[in-house]
Amino acid sequence: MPVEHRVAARGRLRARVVGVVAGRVSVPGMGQEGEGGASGRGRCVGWPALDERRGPLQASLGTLGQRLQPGMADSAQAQKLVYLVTGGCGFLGEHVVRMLLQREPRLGELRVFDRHLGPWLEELKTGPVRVTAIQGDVTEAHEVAAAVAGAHVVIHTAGLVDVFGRASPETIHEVNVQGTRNVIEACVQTGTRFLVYTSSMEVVGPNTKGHPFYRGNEDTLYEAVHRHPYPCSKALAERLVLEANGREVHGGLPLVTCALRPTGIYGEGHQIMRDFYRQGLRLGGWLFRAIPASVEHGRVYVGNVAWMHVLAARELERRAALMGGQVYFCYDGSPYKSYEDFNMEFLGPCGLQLVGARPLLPYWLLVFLAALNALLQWLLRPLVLYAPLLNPYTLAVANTTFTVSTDKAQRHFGYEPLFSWEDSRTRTILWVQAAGSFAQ
Ligand SMILES: NC(=O)c1ccc[n+]([C@@H]2O[C@H](COP(=O)([O-])OP(=O)(O)OC[C@H]3O[C@@H](n4cnc5c(N)ncnc54)[C@H](O)[C@@H]3O)[C@@H](O)[C@H]2O)c1
Ligand SMILES: CC(C)CCC[C@@H](C)[C@H]1CC[C@H]2[C@@H]3[C@H](O)C=C4C[C@@H](O)CC[C@]4(C)[C@H]3CC[C@]12C
Repeated sequence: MPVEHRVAARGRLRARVVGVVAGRVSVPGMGQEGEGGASGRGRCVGWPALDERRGPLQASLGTLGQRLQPGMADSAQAQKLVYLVTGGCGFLGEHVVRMLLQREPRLGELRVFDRHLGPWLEELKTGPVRVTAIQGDVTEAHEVAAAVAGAHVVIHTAGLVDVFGRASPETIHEVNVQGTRNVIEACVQTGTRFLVYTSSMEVVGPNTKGHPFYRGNEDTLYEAVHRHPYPCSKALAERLVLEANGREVHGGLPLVTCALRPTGIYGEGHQIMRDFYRQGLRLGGWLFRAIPASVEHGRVYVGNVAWMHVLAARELERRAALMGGQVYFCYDGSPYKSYEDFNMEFLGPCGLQLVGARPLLPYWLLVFLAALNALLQWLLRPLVLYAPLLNPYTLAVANTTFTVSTDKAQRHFGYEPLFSWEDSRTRTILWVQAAGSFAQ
């Protein structure tokens, strides 16, 4: 039951303000310092240039790693801020929302904007922070502008994450690129000065040539060539965000933007992990190795990604000159492993086994099956949506080493992972077990 219905944003409001609920605030953490960096821009093959197109976490975040740091009492007294999280009901978005409520002392109001609002928002009604749920679409400029109006900080995490061919390339572009453009223009029009964008490692790679990116950082040279609509859209959107840094917003002050690039995110709410678990259960507890164990795939815990967003958003004002227009890979202490071996860190304790020290099928056969899946998807599209996990793109991503090793976010805004690998692993295992039992 939505709590208190009211219109929260000014202007031509068509986004539905579904309810206002209040959440809990607890304590923060922080660090410091500076320098410049590169942004790693890619080329999208087969996509128009930018200018041509206009167009179940509960209290789990609460106790671990909380540190009271110098200056916190002061900042808690300071001006209360309005934050907007787009995509706030998604896998990452929910963690960002909960993290803000728990660890951002200057939070006065939290607006959660999403196409599909989660019922869990209701639980947030008991604390002192007003939480405003706004049902809206980032592709609708007026809905975005209405939600942004009066916000101090926007964390733009809404996106269409589709590497399986469920959505059309046009839709992916519309949501990820035009949606981001709408967010930027809304900031400019309404005078919102701070924008944190959730980008992706895929803005850099893996590229279509299968070149390894081994322990790379934000300055590592890499041939970023994108063909798939999803990485293309993320690269274009990231460019828009970085280029918008310094634009004058309503009121005359400059917009300050930065982009965070998570690798593959895992943790509570990760649907692909849940799918692998269910598939393993269906196969009697077995999963079969498809990718060589030597291919490393970068992964990062969702709680740490959320924490990095909160810190970046908090520090953008004070460190505008340093952080504005910058990109940061999202990293933590998760081990470097192959995609499948990493998943087994969670699925193993849930009773699954990965069969084979080496891939059971030759690589050429996987390539063939992936191509067959792509063909079937195309043939069946008029009749039914066929979107299996294996396709030429997901095979290429899973089969290409892509790992990051960097401390840029630590140097620029004091980021340290909030959750250790052990915590991240335990939390994820508990979630997979719970998600698995719901599936029975
Ligand atoms: N999952 C990953 O491994 C990963 C890795 C790197 C980057 N990212 C990025 O992180 C962000 C969040 O990804 P996620 O994994 O949480 O995905 P998700 O699908 O769980 O969340 C995305 C959210 O955006 C919302 N959304 C989609 N289209 C919208 C629209 N038109 N208007 C308003 N809201 C809309 C969805 O309803 C959803 O709640 C995305 O921008 C994605 O590109 C994800
Ligand atoms: C070959 C099969 C046996 C295994 C297929 C696994 C495949 C579905 C996985 C492998 C790597 C995964 C991607 C990777 O973790 C990073 C990202 C970036 C993010 O922005 C969106 C999700 C995505 C593309 C993951 C999707 C699922 C992938 C391809």
